[in-house]
Amino acid sequence: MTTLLTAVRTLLRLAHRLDPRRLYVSAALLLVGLLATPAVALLLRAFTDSALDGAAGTAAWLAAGIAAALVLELSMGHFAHLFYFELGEQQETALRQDVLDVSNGTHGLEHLDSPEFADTLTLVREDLPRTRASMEAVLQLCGLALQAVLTTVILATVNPWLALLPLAAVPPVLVADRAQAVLDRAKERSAEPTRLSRHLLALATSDHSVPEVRLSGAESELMRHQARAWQRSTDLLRRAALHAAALRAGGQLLFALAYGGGLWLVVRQALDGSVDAGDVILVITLAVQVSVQVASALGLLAMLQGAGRTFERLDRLRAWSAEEPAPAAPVPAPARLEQGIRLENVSFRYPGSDRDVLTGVDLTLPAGATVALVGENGAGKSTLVKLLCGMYRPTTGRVLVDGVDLRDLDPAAWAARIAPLFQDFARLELPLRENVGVGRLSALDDDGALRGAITAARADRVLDRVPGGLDGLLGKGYGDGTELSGGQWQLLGLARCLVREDPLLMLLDEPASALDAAAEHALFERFTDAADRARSDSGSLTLFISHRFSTVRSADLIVVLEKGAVREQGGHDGLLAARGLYAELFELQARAYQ
Ligand SMILES: Nc1ncnc2c1ncn2[C@@H]1O[C@H](COP(=O)(O)OP(=O)(O)OP(=O)(O)O)[C@@H](O)[C@H]1O
Repeated sequence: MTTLLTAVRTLLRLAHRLDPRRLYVSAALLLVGLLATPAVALLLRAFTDSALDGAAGTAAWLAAGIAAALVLELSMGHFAHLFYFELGEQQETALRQDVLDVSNGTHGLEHLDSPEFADTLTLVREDLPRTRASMEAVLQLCGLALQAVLTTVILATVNPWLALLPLAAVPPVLVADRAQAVLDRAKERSAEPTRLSRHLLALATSDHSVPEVRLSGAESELMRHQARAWQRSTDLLRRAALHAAALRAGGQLLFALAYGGGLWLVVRQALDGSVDAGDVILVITLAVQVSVQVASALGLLAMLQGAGRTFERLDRLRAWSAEEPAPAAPVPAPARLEQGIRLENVSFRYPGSDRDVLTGVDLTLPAGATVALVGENGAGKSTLVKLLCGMYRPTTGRVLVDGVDLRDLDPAAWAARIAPLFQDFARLELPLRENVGVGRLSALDDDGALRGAITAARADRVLDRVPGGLDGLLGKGYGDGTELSGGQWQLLGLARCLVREDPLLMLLDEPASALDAAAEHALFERFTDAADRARSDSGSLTLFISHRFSTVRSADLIVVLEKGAVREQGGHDGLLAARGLYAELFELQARAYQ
């Protein structure tokens, strides 16, 4: 019942906030239409009595009244539908925005690491379109409740026992509530296998993974795995649907017995002459109406309970993302980096994990320096970068930007001053302009700035290849766009990074992984130009991760991470002379090249 109330409260509040005029007009139209229904029954009784009394004129007027009431019932419902249909669409759009906000609206990523968050998000996304008709359901239910009161009063005038007939609708309603709870539990349990099955299907069909899957011959195994996950999910849902159907049928049987009893009562009264034919017609008409009303109320209640569950899940998602609070009095990002970034005793553990990925990291990254992060796979390099971006907060310790704790900096302002190129860079299947422009939204229509960034990234040849230039579509997924190679996509990622204005932190997380040796050399040259400019403009700090020591050696400061801790740091020559891990890794790679 609380779920139902949540649905009604949320929908009415939302409708009132979005478009109060539409809400009231549709409610008024619906009300007039719904009141016409019992009026038909009353007019029918009067019509029958007049016809049997031989009052032809009165009967004709009453017949016209019945026709008018029927027209009113149908047309008012139709007009009301036009209003609340649009209201439902507005509500769905607002709720979609909420879903976007809870999944991407915060700067942090911690909530996205939770499988429970992912399951809940999947359920909300799937069920959201169904909430579109829920506003209509709220109004219809209110109308039905009003009709039920009127019907009860009218039935009681014929026989007080008949007033119990609408009450017989209570057991089916209660049972339907229980049936819905059974369905909801099954849905929650099936969310994880459903997600797994979709992921496996995507692996077997998406152009990124298909070549590897085909060549390894894993396709059939993958599909078997996918079928098992899907079967698990559908078994859960099918069993719950059967259980719910049995419960609902039981509830409706109770109502059918009460319905039969009511009719038997009035027919007996007619036989002993205590009521007339008009009363029998009235009761039969109302009883039919009550049964139709109960059936539609059950459908509407199920819909509203579904919507209520979706709203409750949305609230849970909101609570998750609110666990990453924005600072109460955010400090603006500095105009210029004066000292640099300092990590003080930073340890970090991913949410839901039982081991630290970074432990006791103490590090000073001076303003204006070029810093290289090196270490074996899994040493914690990318994690450290995510911490610097403010996407995760240290489990213990602090990250200070010019002495200000990153927790206190305005997250959006800090993000705007980071120019990042990640190893899993985005392939945005959008026009080239937007591909680069999302790096600085204010430059979306600034052809000069976009072309400048493309040239700085040495991606001119990509621009020349794309029919339509800046406005040409990239990728084949959503139209006949130009498909790019991995390296070309990455160059556009670099252009996206270089179009940023006044960065304080330039990040390259294995930027050269998709590039050939010449392109890597060119990329670093271009990047260094941009980094030099940013350094003199705003004291920008450049941090890059690379496994290629030919690139690493030029950095002012090299930080060697091992198992989440800083093992060594210093310049190339000093580290070589120290004969530690860096020297070992450097010489190993140099020998491999020789
Ligand atoms: N979202 C996550 N949840 C839990 N553990 C994670 C997550 N992301 C990374 N890890 C773990 O954190 C550790 C460090 O990962 P990270 O990506 O920082 O390493 P890396 O040094 O950048 O590795 P590589 O050179 O392979 O990119 C790894 O053991 C990894 O399994």
